[in-house]
Amino acid sequence: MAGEKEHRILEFVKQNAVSGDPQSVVDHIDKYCSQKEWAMNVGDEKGLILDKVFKETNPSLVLELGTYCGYSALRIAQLLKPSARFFTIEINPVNAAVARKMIEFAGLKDKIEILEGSTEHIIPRLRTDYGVVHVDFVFMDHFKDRYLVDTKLLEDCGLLKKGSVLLADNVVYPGAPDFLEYVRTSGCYDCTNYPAHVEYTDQPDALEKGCI
Ligand SMILES: C[S@@+](CC[C@H](N)C(=O)[O-])C[C@H]1O[C@@H](n2cnc3c(N)ncnc32)[C@H](O)[C@@H]1O
Ligand SMILES: [Mg+2]
Repeated sequence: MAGEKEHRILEFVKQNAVSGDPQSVVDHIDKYCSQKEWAMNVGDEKGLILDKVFKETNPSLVLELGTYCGYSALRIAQLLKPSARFFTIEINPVNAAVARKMIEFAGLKDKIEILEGSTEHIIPRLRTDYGVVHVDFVFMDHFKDRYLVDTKLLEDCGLLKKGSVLLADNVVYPGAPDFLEYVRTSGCYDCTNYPAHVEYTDQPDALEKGCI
């Protein structure tokens, strides 16, 4: 059944983590996924890179593409400044429902707005339907063949401005070569690569930061 593993992760968190303590929820997701069943959270090692780049950017408007169970959203929400807004887009309704419960259990429901649907449909509505003028920080972690199209969509919708940061996961594995080539050669982005490993494994991977 779709979502079985995701429900098992949620159940493990509810049984073992401290309700209202987001760090405890994050730690227990890592514990379950490193010891019991692998899952596609950004994970503890790359999560520290996400935290570092996020803190350096200190964004006011944050967008995540690909919520899954809410793991990276919980990392991000803990670092948000009080006035910041944070939207995360998830296409799979089962994953979105698990993320909602995970975030509610962690006590961060008021800091994270989950938008259910595809990035293709939601990004063009961010300004009209959600009052977003510019996005300061985008964590890109959805389907890898969408990284480049959604980067261009964000540009075409006028949502990026000078200083906006794109941070893309999995640029080595599974890889997003068209996205990497674009951000590194278009002349619009200053790029930094952060080598690491695929979550909960020894397989090489990396995050790429592109600052416009
Ligand atoms: C790798 S997981 C996200 C992991 C999450 N960022 C974390 O670290 O906890 C990718 C998620 O993106 C979602 N997704 C894939 N393509 C999408 C799209 N075009 N629009 C919205 N969500 C998408 C998938 O359903 C999946 O839940
Ligand atoms: Mg990823």
